[in-house]
Formats: sequence, structure tokens, C-alpha cells
Amino acid sequence: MFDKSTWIRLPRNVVIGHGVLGQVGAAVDDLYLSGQPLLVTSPTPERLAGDRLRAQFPVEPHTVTVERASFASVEAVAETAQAEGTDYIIALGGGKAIDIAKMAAERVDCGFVSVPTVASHDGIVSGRSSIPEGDTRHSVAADPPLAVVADTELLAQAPWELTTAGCADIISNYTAVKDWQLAHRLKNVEYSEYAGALSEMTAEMLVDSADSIKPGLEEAAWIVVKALVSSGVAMSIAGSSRPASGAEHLFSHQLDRLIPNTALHGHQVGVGSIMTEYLHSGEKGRWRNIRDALERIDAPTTARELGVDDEVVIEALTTAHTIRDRYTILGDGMSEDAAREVARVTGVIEG
Ligand SMILES: NC(=O)C1=CN([C@@H]2O[C@H](COP(=O)(O)OP(=O)(O)OC[C@H]3O[C@@H](n4cnc5c(N)ncnc54)[C@H](OP(=O)(O)O)[C@@H]3O)[C@@H](O)[C@H]2O)C=CC1
Ligand SMILES: O=C(CO)COP(=O)(O)O
Ligand SMILES: [Zn+2]
Repeated sequence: MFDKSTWIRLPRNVVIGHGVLGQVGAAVDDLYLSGQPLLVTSPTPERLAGDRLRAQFPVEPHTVTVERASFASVEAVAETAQAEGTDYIIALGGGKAIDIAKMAAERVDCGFVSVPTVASHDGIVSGRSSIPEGDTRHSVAADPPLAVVADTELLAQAPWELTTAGCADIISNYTAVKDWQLAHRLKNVEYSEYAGALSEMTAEMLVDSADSIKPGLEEAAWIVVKALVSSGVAMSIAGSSRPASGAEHLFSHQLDRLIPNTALHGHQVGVGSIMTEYLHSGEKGRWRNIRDALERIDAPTTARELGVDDEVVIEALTTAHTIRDRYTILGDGMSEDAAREVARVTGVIEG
């Protein structure tokens, strides 16, 4: 008997382009959302775009400005939403505001709309939140946004390194998919050909467009945000972050535990991807292509460029497999010698 079934949750409206910040009200209206909105933002996006956004709604949105991502912030937003009779949530900002809004919307069971102001990683469009807690980080499933409104004019003005981090998060899809396929072969983890192919193709198209990904070019924001949407869709099809998160992400999550707030998520996973590609395919594999692609878009390729000590890289590599129950090329852990070898051969560390 055929007894498979699946739910694929996707954003209904994806609006990308120059000046589309002015279309958030229309995108919300088109979703038949009405009543009291709650705007969740962080200080810089509030300053840059808060008033322009609030002016578009017939009912003045209440606003919560969050300083940092934490479960306490999620609770505070959820409590405000309940107290103020919120009907839907709009997130304006980077991963911090969007992840908090996504989880709070899940908590109070209302829809949310994502208005990214940085193209820093694919969490801005996905159905996952990543929230730090103590010395660990929780990757939590949540409903994806009902709509994403990405204004390329605004995104192009954001700090360049946040855009290169978004690019590197996409480039890491190459190794994430390899890890997923490996887990499928060795551990019978369910694999989606559609999600895997979409994720790989997204990375391929971004790398093919690398010459247009330059600071000050609005087209760069356009290319990157479309790739982030596409990667988010791959995760929604898969029903997990597997298409976009493998061993390179475990390495990055471990760096976040060891040395919080040192480098950007996308930059860490990019460097991780160089090394895990080497682990998958060896010296003659495509690790140089990944390194060169990162270099072309100005993303870090070494520990030094990340601002991370060589020994921390070794510690992160040898302990990353313990982060979560996700089988990858790291298997049940790398020995210190093997970690040192891969980091040295790929030029990530000098020693
Ligand atoms: N859901 C997921 O899959 C993932 C989620 N994450 C999470 O996302 C967060 C990190 O995301 P990230 O986007 O880097 O972080 P932030 O939301 O903190 O944004 C990064 C920085 O950019 C500033 N900023 C935002 N918009 C603009 C703009 N248009 N121009 C200038 N500066 C701007 C912010 O300022 P200010 O703080 O003043 O507002 C902040 O300093 C973390 O909480 C992490 O856990 C990371 C990876 C994946
Ligand atoms: O960052 C992500 C995808 O790019 C999400 O991955 P995690 O599920 O590992 O948090
Ligand atoms: Zn990522």
C-alpha cells in the first residue's frame, strides 16, 4: 500500500525588488490578514525603515525592538502579542528579528511576514529558527513566513560582509547536500531528490553569477536574496534544514559555542564547507572550487580571516559531531591529527 504523505509549507507571496518596502501593506492585504499587526524589529532596521513600514497599515502596528536573539526575547514578544491582541506579526530586520518573530508567531499561533533588511543567511525565508541558549544553539522548526518582502535598495545598503555571508551560506549547500546523501546511503535518512537538486542548483547559479556580486551593486542583493528564497524553499520541501545544513553547519554551530559573536554564520559555514568538501572528495575533489568561489565573493577562506584561532578550528572540527543527531561526513568524530591535516591541506590553518 502507498502510504506516504507530506506537508510542504511555503510563503505565498514573495516580493523582491527596488523599493518594494512600500508594498508590504499590499502584500499583507493580499493574504487576507487584517486586524492588529505587531512589528518585531531591531535597532538599525527600526531606524532605517520602521516609520515607512508602519505608515502602510490602516491599524497602527505596535512595535517591539529586540536587542538580541534569545528565548527570553521570544517570550517577551509572545507576551506582548497576547497582551496587545495581535492578529499577525511582521518582522523587519536580519536573522535576529526574523527568528524571534517566527518563533513568537508559532507560540501565539498567528501568521507572520518577513521583511529582511540584510541578506545574511537563508533563515530569513525559511521555516526554521536558530536561537542561542547558554553554550548551545537550538534549531527549531516553525512555520515559514506567509510572505517575504525583500527591498533590494535597502539590502544593497547593508554592510557588505552581511551579503557575502549570505552568499557563503548558499555556497555551503554543496556540502550540505553531500552530507544528506551520505546519511541517506549509510543511515537510511529520508532524502528528497527535488530538495537536493534545488539546493545544489541554487548554489550553482549563485557561483555562476559571482562576477555581479560586488559591493554597491543592487543586482548583487537581487541575486543573493533570490538564492536565499530558493534555499528556503528547498528546506520547506525537505521539511528539514538538511538541504542547506550539513557538517559545515555543525562546525559553525560549534564555533558559536566556543567563541560566540566572533564571525558571521555564513562566513563560518563557508570555511567549514572547504574542509568538509575535502573530507568528502579528497585532494582531487572540488574543495578548491568552493574556496575560489568564496574568494570571488569576498568571503573568508581561512581561520585568520574569520578572526578565529587555529586551535579553535581544530577543537570545533573534532567536537562538531556532538552538536546534534545529524549524520554527516564527520561520522562519530574526527581525530585531532585528521582535523589538523584537513585544516592545513586546505589552507584554513597555517600550522
Ligand atoms: N533561522 C536560521 O536558519 C538561522 C538563524 N540565524 C540567526 O540569525 C541571527 C544572525 O542573523 P543576522 O542577520 O546576521 O543578524 P542581525 O539581525 O543581528 O543583523 C546583523 C546586523 O545588521 C544590522 N542591520 C540590520 N539591517 C541593516 C541594514 N539594512 N543596514 C545596516 N545594518 C543593518 C543589525 O543591527 P541592529 O542589531 O542594530 O539592529 C545587526 O547589527 C542570529 O540570531 C542567528 O542565531 C543564523 C543562521 C541561520
Ligand atoms: O543555517 C541554516 C541553513 O543555512 C539552518 O541550519 P540549522 O538547522 O543547522 O540551524
Ligand atoms: Zn546556514
